[in-house]
Amino acid sequence: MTDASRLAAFDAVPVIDIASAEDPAQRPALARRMTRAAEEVGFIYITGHANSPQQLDAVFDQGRAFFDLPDDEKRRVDLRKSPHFRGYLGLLERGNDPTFKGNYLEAFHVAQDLPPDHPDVGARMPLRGPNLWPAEPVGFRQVVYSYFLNTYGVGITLLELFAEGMGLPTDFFTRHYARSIAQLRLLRYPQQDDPSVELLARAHRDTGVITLLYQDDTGGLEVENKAGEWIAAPPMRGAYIINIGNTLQFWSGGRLTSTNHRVRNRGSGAPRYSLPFFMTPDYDTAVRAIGTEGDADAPSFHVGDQMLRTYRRIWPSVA
Ligand SMILES: O=C(O)CCC(=O)C(=O)O
Ligand SMILES: [Fe+2]
Repeated sequence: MTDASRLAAFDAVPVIDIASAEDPAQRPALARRMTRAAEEVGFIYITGHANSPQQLDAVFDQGRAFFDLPDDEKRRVDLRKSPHFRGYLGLLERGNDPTFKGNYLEAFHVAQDLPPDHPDVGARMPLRGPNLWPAEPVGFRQVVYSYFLNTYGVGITLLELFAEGMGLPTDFFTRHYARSIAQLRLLRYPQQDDPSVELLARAHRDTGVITLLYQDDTGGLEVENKAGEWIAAPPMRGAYIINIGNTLQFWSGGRLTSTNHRVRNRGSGAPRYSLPFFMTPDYDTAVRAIGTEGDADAPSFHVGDQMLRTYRRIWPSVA
């Protein structure tokens, strides 16, 4: 972790309407606001994007219908059948790290869906390949994949705005998204009525560049400010809540902040559904802190190697 010195003692997550990204006269001010929020809070509610609340709700409906299927149906698209970590992950299932305890949730993973004759598949590029789609529920593939593509589009806009807001070329980050390994996870946390279970997701910072989250109306997401206080980030219908991950904090030279967050168990009497989308760049991206590009001795890391290592550590995979 680099020093997250711009983090502020905020008392709420800011809300920013990005519709003015389309207006050249208003775009610079929007980019500066976005960047400032990413520095001081690291979390932002995003409104004014192209997805309607109905489209977003439809993804939850499909997710609910899928997770409600009998286990043997879900196992037809088991993560262990995909060399690219696509498909269904059951409760507490985990990878090759014996110290990792697993997470008490079910997940379904989607990434860019490449046909078998795509050159990246032929070249056996890691993490590039086809999704696993269940035959049921009807409409799942279409609804979930449109959500994947739309959210990816919003992610591109956000990365352009952050670049512009930092005085960098618009495509400073997005030039590394020609064959992105971005990933959508549909999550279901089972209903937890035991009040001694305080957290559904333990405190963590995200590994990646940016995460675009859509959460159902259960609530419980909390974000840690500079003073160590946990600030609620309640659901806002139709709005994404996005956050900066460790990779972008490093890439931005520590300027943008990867903020600690967790999900509290609110004992809502229902399972919790959420849709984190991880806006990961190309497998072969070598990330260096801004301003150190010409310095061969400056620290850098390989995005794909890091992701593959992490995935193998936490998720089961083919053999
Ligand atoms: O489920 C949520 O709302 C948060 C999930 C999260 O923080 C993550 O997947 O990184
Ligand atoms: Fe997270």
